[in-house]
Amino acid sequence: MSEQPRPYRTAAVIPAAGRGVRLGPGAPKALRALNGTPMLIHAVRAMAASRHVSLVVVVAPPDGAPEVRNLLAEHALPERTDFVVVPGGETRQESVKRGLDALPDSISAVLVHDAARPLVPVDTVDSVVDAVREGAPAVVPALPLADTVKEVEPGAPGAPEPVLSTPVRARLRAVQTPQGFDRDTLVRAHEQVAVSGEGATDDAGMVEQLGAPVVVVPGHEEAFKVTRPLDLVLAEAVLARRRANDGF
Ligand SMILES: Nc1ccn([C@@H]2O[C@H](COP(=O)(O)OP(=O)(O)OP(=O)(O)O)[C@@H](O)[C@H]2O)c(=O)n1
Ligand SMILES: C[C@](O)(CO)[C@H](O)COP(=O)(O)O
Repeated sequence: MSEQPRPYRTAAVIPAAGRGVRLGPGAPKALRALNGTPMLIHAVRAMAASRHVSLVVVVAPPDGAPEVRNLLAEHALPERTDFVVVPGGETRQESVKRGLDALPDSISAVLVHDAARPLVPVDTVDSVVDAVREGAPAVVPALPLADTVKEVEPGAPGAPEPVLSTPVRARLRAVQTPQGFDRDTLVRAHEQVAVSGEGATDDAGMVEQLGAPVVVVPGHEEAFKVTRPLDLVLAEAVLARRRANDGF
C-alpha cells in the first residue's frame, strides 16, 4: 500500500541561540528589547502572523530554554499557532538542526528565520511560503545591493587586503530570512552536506551544495538583520514609524 501524502503544514524554525557578539556586551541578542519587547518575540510574531504557519520552533540559547518558554507564555501570541522551545548549539547550523529534529512528522514545509530579523513583514513571509507551495525546494528572499562588492584576499584585521575581483553587481543579491524549504530537502542538506569551521552561513547554501535548485523572491528593507549597534537604532525607528502609521 502506498504512503499517504502528508497534509500540507508549514513550520517556522527560529534560531535564537546566538550571543550577539557584534552587538556588544549584554544579554543574548534575541532576548534584548526593541520598544520594550524582546527581539525574539517580535520575530515569533512575524512568523505567526502568516496564516500558513501552524507551528513555531524557537531554538533558545543553550541554557535559556526555560526563560524563553516563560517569555512565550507572558506575551500575547496567536492561539492558532503551536510553539515549541528547544536548546540551541554552538553554531547557527547546529541550532537549525536541533530545530529540525523537533518537527513532528506532519510538517512538510519549513521556514528558517533569524531571531535577529525581528521586523520582516508578513507579505515577505507569505511570498516565500507561496513559492515553496508552488514546488520550489528552496526559496530565499533577497535584495539587490547598493554597494559595489570586491572579492579580496583576507588579511590581518585593519591591514590592506589585495583585491582579487569585482563581481558584476547586477548579478548579486543580499540574502535575508525567512528561507523556505521543502522539509525533506532541508533535512537531507543538514544530514549530507559537510561544512567546516563555524558552519554554513545560511541554509539555502547547504541546499545548493546538494545540487537542488534554490530560487530568490523579493526581500524587504525591513527584514534587515540586527547585527551591530546602529541596527538597533534603525529597528527602533522602524517600530516608531509603524506605531505612528497605526495611529497610537
Ligand atoms: N549558535 C548559534 C548562533 C546563531 N544563532 C542564531 O542565528 C541567527 C543569525 O545569527 P547572527 O546574527 O550572527 O547572531 P549571533 O550569532 O547572535 O551574532 P554574533 O555573530 O554577532 O555573535 C540569530 O538569530 C542567532 O541567534 C543560533 O541560533 N545559534
Ligand atoms: C542567514 C543569513 O541571515 C542570510 O543573510 C546570514 O547568513 C546569517 O549570518 P550570521 O553571520 O549568522 O548573522
